[in-house]
Amino acid sequence: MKKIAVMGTGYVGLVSGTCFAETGNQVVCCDIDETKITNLINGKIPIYEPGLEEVVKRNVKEERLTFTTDIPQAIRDAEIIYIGVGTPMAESGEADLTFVKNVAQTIGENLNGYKVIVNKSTVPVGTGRLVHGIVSSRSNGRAPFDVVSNPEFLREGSALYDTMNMERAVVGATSDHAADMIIELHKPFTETIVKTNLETAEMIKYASNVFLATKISYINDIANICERVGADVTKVAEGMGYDKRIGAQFLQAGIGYGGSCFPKDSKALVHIAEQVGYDFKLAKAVIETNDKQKLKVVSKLKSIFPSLKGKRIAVLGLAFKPNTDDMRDAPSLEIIPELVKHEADVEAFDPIANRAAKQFFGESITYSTDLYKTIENADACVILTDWKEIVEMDLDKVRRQLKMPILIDGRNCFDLKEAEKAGLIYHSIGRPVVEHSAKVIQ
Ligand SMILES: NC(=O)c1ccc[n+]([C@@H]2O[C@H](COP(=O)([O-])OP(=O)(O)OC[C@H]3O[C@@H](n4cnc5c(N)ncnc54)[C@H](O)[C@@H]3O)[C@@H](O)[C@H]2O)c1
Ligand SMILES: O=c1ccn([C@@H]2O[C@H](COP(=O)(O)OP(=O)(O)O[C@H]3O[C@H](CO)[C@@H](O)[C@H](O)[C@H]3O)[C@@H](O)[C@H]2O)c(=O)[nH]1
Repeated sequence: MKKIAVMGTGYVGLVSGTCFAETGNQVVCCDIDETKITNLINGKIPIYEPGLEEVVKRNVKEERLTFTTDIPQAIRDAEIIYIGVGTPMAESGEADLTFVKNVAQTIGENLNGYKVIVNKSTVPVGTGRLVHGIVSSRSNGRAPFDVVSNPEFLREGSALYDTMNMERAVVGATSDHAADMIIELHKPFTETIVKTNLETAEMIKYASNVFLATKISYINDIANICERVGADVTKVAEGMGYDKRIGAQFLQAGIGYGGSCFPKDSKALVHIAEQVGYDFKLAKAVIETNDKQKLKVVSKLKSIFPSLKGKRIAVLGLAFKPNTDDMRDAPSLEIIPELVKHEADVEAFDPIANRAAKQFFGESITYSTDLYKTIENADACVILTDWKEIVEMDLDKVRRQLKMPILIDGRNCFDLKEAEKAGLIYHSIGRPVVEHSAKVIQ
């Protein structure tokens, strides 16, 4: 059992802290956001993450998990301090390290004995050394400490499962002793440990995320070519995916990647490369493809309707992916303002993210959690997120609800034959258009 303090109660800090408690450690999760901590103390989970609430409550009840804004005290009491604060994108594209530096200062000021300081936030190569320097200067040699880089690979929407069943843990440390402590901590989660130095561990995180983003932009480029040559990208991806060297995952063509990580991390890696005089052209192309891909559903709509003015468009899904209410860099943030700019009348459906989305779209659109009501009487329906409810919707019913039988699917949720059978005009990404014989467009 270790005494652990976790800085930051976002997706990473809260989930990691909870999982460390679940595996028998004594954990205090800390945040500077008083509302978040008050809510957590009162049993309210600030993020939507399947299964998390139950595990948090159990660990609180069994007195392994607590929450506080008293960060100095939490630091003084801990043997291991995890940093899981945000590293948002600055104007220049680089990662903003303000929150990480602030935490490092507070740790230095409160260092009262040997501690292992572990960074879990996604940070540019060299940040571990920077944290070491800040803690050193603020603690004035009061006590020894080590710094470890232990990047996080969880996905939102399955964060708890991903942590409890991680495919690997990466541990880069300034001493073998510290590395061994963190490796021991991860034994309940995985047997696969990559032990390395700080810089390599930091690089593994960016290299992994940008590789996955590259797979997505690659298949989206292939999809765009498929549309021009009459091929079906879903079959192309299937045919590619059986090759173990390629792998079937992350070859789902659509409106591109969003979320709090891929967009910012791909830009950060381009910036890291620039700093050392390397022009990372491949990553730049990945970003460019993704930026263009988001608006494909709008151009498909515009190819059908001479004008979108006054057209009632049902938008299905606002979050950047299913099972989350996270709106950070969601494709909907680009697509909906474009529809509104063209004076379309947008009614949106999302089972979870409406409240979070309202902060961005305000009253410019209407919101619903009733799928078929959203579609009722719409001139067209556009899918932006592959929520289970959407993937499983009854296309015959969709056809009956719509004013015009037009479905633009940005996530390739349906079989072409199924859409044809339902009598829909069905546009998806990188696949032939399913036409409808009757003339319905006015
Ligand atoms: N969200 C993900 O799926 C994911 C996955 C892997 C890695 N990451 C990386 O992990 C980091 C955290 O991401 P997130 O999504 O959890 O962020 P988040 O924005 O959801 O949460 C960060 C939390 O840190 C708190 N905070 C800021 N300064 C603080 C301080 N000085 N002391 C204590 N708390 C402080 C904020 O109030 C906030 O609650 C980022 O670097 C991100 O790139 C995120
Ligand atoms: O074949 C695919 C797979 C994903 N996506 C999109 O890519 C984005 C990201 O999806 P996903 O990776 O599932 O979600 P995140 O929660 O952002 O997780 C990524 O980013 C995290 C933060 O760094 C990492 O920890 C995870 O390993 C990494 O998968 C979403 O918009 C998806 O719709 C596609 O378009 N096609």
